[in-house]
Amino acid sequence: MTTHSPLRRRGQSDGHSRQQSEKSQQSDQEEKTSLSTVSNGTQTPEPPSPDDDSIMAPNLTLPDRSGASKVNNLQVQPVSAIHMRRPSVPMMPPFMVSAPGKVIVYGEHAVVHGKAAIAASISLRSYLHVTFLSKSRRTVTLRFPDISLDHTWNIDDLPWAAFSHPKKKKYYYDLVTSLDPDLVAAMQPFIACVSTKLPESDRRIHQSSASAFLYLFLSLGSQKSAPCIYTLRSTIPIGAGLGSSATIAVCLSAALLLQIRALSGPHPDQPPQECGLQIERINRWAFVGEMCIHGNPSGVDNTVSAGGKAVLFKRADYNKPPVVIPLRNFPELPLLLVNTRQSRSTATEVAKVANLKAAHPRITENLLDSIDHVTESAHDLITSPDFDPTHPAALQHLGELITINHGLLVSLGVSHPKLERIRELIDHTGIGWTKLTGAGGGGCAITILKPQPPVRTPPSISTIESDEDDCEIDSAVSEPPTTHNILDTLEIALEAEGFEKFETTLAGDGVGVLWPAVLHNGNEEDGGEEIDQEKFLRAEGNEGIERLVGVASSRRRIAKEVREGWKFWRT
Ligand SMILES: Nc1ncnc2c1ncn2[C@@H]1O[C@H](COP(=O)(O)OP(=O)(O)OP(=O)(O)O)[C@@H](O)[C@H]1O
Ligand SMILES: C[C@@](O)(CCO)CC(=O)[O-]
Repeated sequence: MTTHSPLRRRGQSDGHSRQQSEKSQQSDQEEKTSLSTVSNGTQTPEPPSPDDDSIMAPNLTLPDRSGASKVNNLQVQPVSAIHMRRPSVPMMPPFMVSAPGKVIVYGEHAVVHGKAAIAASISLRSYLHVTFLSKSRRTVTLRFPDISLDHTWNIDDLPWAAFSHPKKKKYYYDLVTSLDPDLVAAMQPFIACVSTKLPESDRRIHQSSASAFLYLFLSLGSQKSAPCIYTLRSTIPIGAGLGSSATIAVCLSAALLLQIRALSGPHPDQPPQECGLQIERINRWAFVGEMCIHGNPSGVDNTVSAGGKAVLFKRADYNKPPVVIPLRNFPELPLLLVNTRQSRSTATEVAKVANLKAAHPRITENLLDSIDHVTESAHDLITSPDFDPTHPAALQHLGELITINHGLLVSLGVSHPKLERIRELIDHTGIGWTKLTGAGGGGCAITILKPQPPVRTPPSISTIESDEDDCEIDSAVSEPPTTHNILDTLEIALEAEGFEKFETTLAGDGVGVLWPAVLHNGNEEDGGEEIDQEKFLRAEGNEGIERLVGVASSRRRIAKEVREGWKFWRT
């Protein structure tokens, strides 16, 4: 925990209690309790006290009649209002959490049916900013600008009675493996009123994100929950197979668990086992959020997003936690990631496979088993003692498995003409092995790149027509091409057809915490730069988000160096 909180400049002590009563003369004691949430505490703290809603945020949004002005549709408190505040009123700083997207290297869809999958986190991430409001507000707001969702609920109106009923109540440590239909029904009126004026397809996106939030908020919080604004921005394309929904679920779960003090750390000297416990706790509730967004998830996406790195994942019995084997020596595979920009819903693609299985049980089961064998073969190779990812034979083996896995996914009916086109463009260059990743039906393709430039001269990409027979080799290319210039040419061809290439590194950190939302970027006043909601919303595009709050250090010399301030549970 930093000792340079901007709050100190505003007359607050070092701790960041989320529940310092205006009246309380015992704030020191409270602060110590609260600190254990994110510092050295190893025990789960006491539940919040009834005074929990007495939280003041640094950037209050006040009603217009107070003289507040509007910036970007946000109400900004005038300086006079800050000065009018009683100096003894404690303020709670905003904080942030972040979670990475993922690629499934082998085993998507089969993993929903109890087979194994291998997946790794990527450097694209979602960022959730939590701003505390004055206790008098009694509202909770979701501000998800990526999907233009902005919705506010009155905390007191929410169906707390249903969620806290003794027969229904779930606690932060519970394993919840299915959504409770009664609770979903109780929540429904509060979801149905979200973005009612939008067309059906957009409304569905808004309502699924809102339901993930509300189910977690109602399960983990209480009517005393602090009024807050939850602002989320992501650098992950939505519905592209990179686990965007899981990152939302992980961020919400982590933020809400931190708020009820059900997590300890993260801090650098936290024992790995204890870190694992915190990740597990976040992951369990993230899975609940995932269920709200896409119905029947295997849990692989949220597991990788919460824990980071790379894993072998298998959930044979949905009533039990999954088997998760960390792949500590997961190779830094030379990977190309291409987005079709064809959005689709994971729920729909998962349902397609379920329908196929119902119509052709034996054939579908055989296809799923074959995918399982692919994953197993890759796992055996990667974990063998003499595995060398730079050895051409090893890459060849992993590459062939990629090709086989894609073929099986095509047979399951979850590819898309645009994915096939990407594969065709890449196959013609001979630079690697390509498959769809994630749910398919659009979304992204991954290519494992070959170590050496191909010996044959590649075609000029412009001559590759959709029909293979029309493909011509451009003999004008006389110099032997390097992988580098083939990739450049390929990128141009992909862009010309509306596809998008991503740079990413694999197997980085999982969920991260920035508490308070202060970063030491080197160019700020003493104590760090406070990231308030307006700044976060104003950051332009993915680059702006990365520059302002990105977990990757801007001066990083090694791929996974993280920015000072962000903390992670590392196992
Ligand atoms: N940046 C975001 N802001 C708000 N909601 C988001 C965001 N990203 C994803 N979501 C939610 O997640 C849903 C997309 O989830 P879906 O599972 O279909 O795709 P994905 O997670 O990107 O892909 P896959 O599951 O194949 O990896 C959206 O409809 C939306 O509800
Ligand atoms: C298609 C699928 O296997 C992967 C989505 O990223 C669904 C899941 O595992 O939940």
